[in-house]
Amino acid sequence: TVLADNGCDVTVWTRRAEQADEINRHHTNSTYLPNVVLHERIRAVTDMAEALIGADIVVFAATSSSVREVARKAAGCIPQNAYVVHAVKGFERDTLKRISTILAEELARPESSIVVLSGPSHAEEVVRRCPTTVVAASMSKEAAEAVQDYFMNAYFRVYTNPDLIGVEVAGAIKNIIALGAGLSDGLGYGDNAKAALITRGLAEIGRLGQAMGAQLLTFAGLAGVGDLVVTCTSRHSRNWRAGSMLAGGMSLDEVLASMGMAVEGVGTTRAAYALSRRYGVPMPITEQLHAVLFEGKPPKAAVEALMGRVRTHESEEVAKAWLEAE
Ligand SMILES: NC(=O)C1=CN([C@@H]2O[C@H](COP(=O)(O)OP(=O)(O)OC[C@H]3O[C@@H](n4cnc5c(N)ncnc54)[C@H](O)[C@@H]3O)[C@@H](O)[C@H]2O)C=CC1
Ligand SMILES: O=C(CO)COP(=O)(O)O
Repeated sequence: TVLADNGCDVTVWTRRAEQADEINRHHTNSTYLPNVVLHERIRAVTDMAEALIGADIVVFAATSSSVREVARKAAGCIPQNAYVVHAVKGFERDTLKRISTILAEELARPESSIVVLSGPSHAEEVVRRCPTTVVAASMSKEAAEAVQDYFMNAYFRVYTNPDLIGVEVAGAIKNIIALGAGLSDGLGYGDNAKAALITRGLAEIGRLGQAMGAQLLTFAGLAGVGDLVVTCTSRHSRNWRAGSMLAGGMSLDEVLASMGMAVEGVGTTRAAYALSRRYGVPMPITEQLHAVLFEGKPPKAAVEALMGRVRTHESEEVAKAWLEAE
């Protein structure tokens, strides 16, 4: 919608012929965006080569579990000079790779040329042209600014950031915290608990991100705080909704079946749990979510475990002088 509003002819690739048909005939995508009429410049195809002919910019918006497969299909069809962008929030389950790394591998392009578009941006609101701000992050200033120019308009404001790793890590891990926020709300724990999850969630996202090579300040930006706030508080958030259903006593399988859409936080909890071990970074909220989702721990017991952790400083960085004096 944003690109079409900006004058681009947009071709959407989908696996399903009936979905392409609906988009082309009726300009709707009713399963995913009910009651929305899409721009006439948006058309859909099921043939990847057709989708990519003459493309100036290619946006991957598949799920983290399918993006490698989709990129493999697209490899060889993307024009040499096209910008490659992605809006995927997660890691690859088995390899724990970031999405840019997957795209670089499959498309045989340097990771430094890839751009991630991330931030608080629920599709339901963007498509209604509600004011939205995001960040375009890339190691390449030229690519980040080109993508900024493609997407910027009166309702969609894009900032650039060279910290690709930070923006990808932030976008992925906020979904774990959103699941936790949904659980907390579902248990009736109120606003103090949710603010605590958002803030301490940010602390553990920052710790892991720094260990992976990100800059701490990125997490204070749109991809960090911005997306945490929206995903932990919005009625559109699927991760929040999944968490609240779990608190209501549904099993994980029942929740996922009833959502019918990606709940990235579930797979990302597994990945982040493994990454926290790989990098030796404490991630207590992720650890408790892992126990609730995959080890059968009751959500209330997870909250008790978080509240009962040994006393500690708010930030080792800020408490450096005390720590050095010890
Ligand atoms: N929905 C939103 O507001 C936002 C979503 N994102 C991210 O975008 C990514 C995609 O999420 P959504 O579109 O919301 O999920 P979704 O569940 O609404 O849609 C995913 C689509 O991918 C298709 N798909 C699944 N496996 C596939 C495969 N192997 N090959 C081809 N197509 C396949 C599904 O059929 C479905 O149409 C996620 O990483 C999500 O975190 C990022 C920003 C906002
Ligand atoms: O990332 C998102 C908004 O920025 C979408 O979050 P959900 O997947 O929780 O709906």
